[in-house]
Amino acid sequence: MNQQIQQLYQIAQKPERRIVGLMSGTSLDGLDVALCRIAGSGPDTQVVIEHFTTIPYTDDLKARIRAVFAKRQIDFEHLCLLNPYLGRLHGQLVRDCLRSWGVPPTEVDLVASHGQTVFHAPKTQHGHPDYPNATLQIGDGDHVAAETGIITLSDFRQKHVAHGGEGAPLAVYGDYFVFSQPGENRLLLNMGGIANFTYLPADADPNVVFTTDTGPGNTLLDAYARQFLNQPYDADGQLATQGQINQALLNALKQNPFFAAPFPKTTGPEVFNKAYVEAAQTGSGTQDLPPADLMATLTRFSTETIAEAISRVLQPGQAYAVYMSGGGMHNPVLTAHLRQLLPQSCTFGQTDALGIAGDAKEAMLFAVLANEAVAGGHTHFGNRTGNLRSGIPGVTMGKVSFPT
Ligand SMILES: Nc1ncnc2c1ncn2[C@@H]1O[C@H](COP(=O)(O)OP(=O)(O)OP(=O)(O)O)[C@@H](O)[C@H]1O
Ligand SMILES: CC(=O)N[C@H]1[C@@H]2OC[C@@H](O2)[C@@H](O)[C@@H]1O[C@H](C)C(=O)O
Repeated sequence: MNQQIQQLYQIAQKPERRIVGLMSGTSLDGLDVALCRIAGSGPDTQVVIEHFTTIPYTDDLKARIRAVFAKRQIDFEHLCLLNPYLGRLHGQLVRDCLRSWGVPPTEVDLVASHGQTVFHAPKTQHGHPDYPNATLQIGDGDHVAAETGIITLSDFRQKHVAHGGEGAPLAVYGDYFVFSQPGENRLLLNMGGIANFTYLPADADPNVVFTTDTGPGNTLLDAYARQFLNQPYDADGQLATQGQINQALLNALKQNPFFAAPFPKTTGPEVFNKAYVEAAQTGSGTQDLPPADLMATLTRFSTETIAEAISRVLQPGQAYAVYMSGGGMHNPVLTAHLRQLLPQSCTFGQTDALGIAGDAKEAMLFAVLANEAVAGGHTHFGNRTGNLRSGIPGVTMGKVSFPT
């Protein structure tokens, strides 16, 4: 037997595994690195985050990714070069992190690497009847494995697509195993570039739990912060606070069939980008809005669409605990709108209160998915969870890359 298969077999049998989860999201702010200790699998999964950091991307790296990011026309050679480049870079960054944490790579069982989404195209969005749902992540896992010397799982989304899903959101799997709490209706709200939430009902019914994207989180705010402030984001919503919400523009922004579509659904910056905002401005005659008003309106747009999506699952007479994660939870204007828009039956906190730092939650998710792929197999709980084709006993997400 190949020794590396033997090694993987042994890792699968361990009572607990040390897994580095990597996430590079739609905000392109940096690489999230979470060293997780994971015991058990499926509903018995127990996670402790031993170390977490976000390694900021340099302006040069952001520009290299933006050259192909969410664009319909790109330089294909550049995409080809970026695939191994990012894989190698992510591997080097993992090595640097482990060194700074004093953890030898030999003491880490697996790396779980999301890679960088460069294009997301669910059928509802691309509209080509003869093509399936599609999504593309780069930063090839073989390069991560070769750089780190650690068995790496990557490219988690393709199996979901292969079984009829949109390849996202995958958060449902991790959230259900890690955060379900019988007796409490929980809403796990992640506000990254794109916002999504997982509904975890108090009876933990696997047929009811699901995750869905709601639309933009920070992606539009960041795009205009770069333009108006020459900053990566509108820190603490300072510009938004100075502006007035423009109702005509807000109404125009909300005119997209995505918002009325049934759950679960996914989207990305391929749809919600500056061209989308400009079209809404033209349609509503608000092209000359001052920057602060535009930022205030876009912030409200994100929060209204999040709150309206969440409201669809709220039942009268029930209490709900909303646990926030992702960079948007640090924006006080976003969180103030949410508190105002959602009913009093909702209480608000961060996943930090559940033992998982909100900034680390998505990186942890991929560590949990890798754990499940190697040692579990419980990633099936009802057909609602991701529009997977019915009758599938479970899907194992992630491809294995051996270091040599
Ligand atoms: N203090 C702050 N004030 C305002 N916004 C903030 C603050 N801190 C973080 N953010 C926002 O959070 C973003 C980063 O969020 P995060 O890392 O969760 O996104 P991501 O993982 O890249 O996105 P996605 O989940 O869509 O893939 C920043 O780009 C910024 O918009
Ligand atoms: C295609 C893709 O990369 N989607 C991301 C993105 O970022 C947030 C939202 O859009 C979510 O659908 C997804 O990531 C999380 C981790 C998920 O799959 O649950």
